[in-house]
Amino acid sequence: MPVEEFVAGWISGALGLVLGYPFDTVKLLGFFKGMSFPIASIAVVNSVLFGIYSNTLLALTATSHQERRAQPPSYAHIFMAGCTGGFLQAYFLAPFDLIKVRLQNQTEPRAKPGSPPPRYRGPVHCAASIFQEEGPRGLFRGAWALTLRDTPTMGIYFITYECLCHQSTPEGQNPSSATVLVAGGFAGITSWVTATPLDVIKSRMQMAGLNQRAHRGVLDCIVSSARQEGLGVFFRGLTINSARAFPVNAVTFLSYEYLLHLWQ
Ligand SMILES: CN(C)C(=N)NCCC[C@H](N)C(=O)O
Repeated sequence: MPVEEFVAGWISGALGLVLGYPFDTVKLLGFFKGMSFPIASIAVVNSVLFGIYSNTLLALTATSHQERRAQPPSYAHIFMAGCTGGFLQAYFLAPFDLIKVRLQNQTEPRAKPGSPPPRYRGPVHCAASIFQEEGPRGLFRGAWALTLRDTPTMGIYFITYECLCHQSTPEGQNPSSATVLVAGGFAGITSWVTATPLDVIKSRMQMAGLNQRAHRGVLDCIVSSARQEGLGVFFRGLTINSARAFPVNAVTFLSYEYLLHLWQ
């Protein structure tokens, strides 16, 4: 199994993350006080995504990353490889994402004067507390909703990227850096636009262990959220997700392509 894609995915994920830092700081306040935890987590997840995507394409089409410009894979294969990468990365992402959501949701009470101290002191304390209070399976709370969110949207992510690159690049040539930046940026936006409704549901399921508002499952959470708050609830965070997605994914794809080009 070629490993360059995993390494390039790790580095490009870390670079994208650094660029997305101001947006994540707005969204998460305390979470990104230190960069080591997000780099160790999100970059690993990106490495799984890109590594599995590329190796699945290799298995489906018998072409390596370099050969794919001359022999482009079909969109069905790209979609299947993207979905496979999304499905597997969701399980790596689940515990890190849970910690992020729990920390994010405790920032509001902290802002009010006289409010009790935050429940979690940081990512490690948060992970240990969830493990103690909710058991090892508690760390995977919301993983199913995360899988539903990421499996199809990662297919959309890679299809958008490859389609835009293909359309703006002469046959058999490598896309220019400008094309990679724009295609990567739009891939990020389309994936986040389609992911946002399930992102909302996923976050609610992840909070369920804490606020005693148990949901019977993903469907129950979708129905009760829509009933209580209307359909608009599924688009919460859409603007900030999209604004963050363009620069983060433009840089992620540019650095990923650059590194693979360098190592080939
Ligand atoms: C849930 N969705 C839509 C995605 N994860 N999309 C792929 C983008 C990944 C990138 N690290 C980012 O955070 O934007």
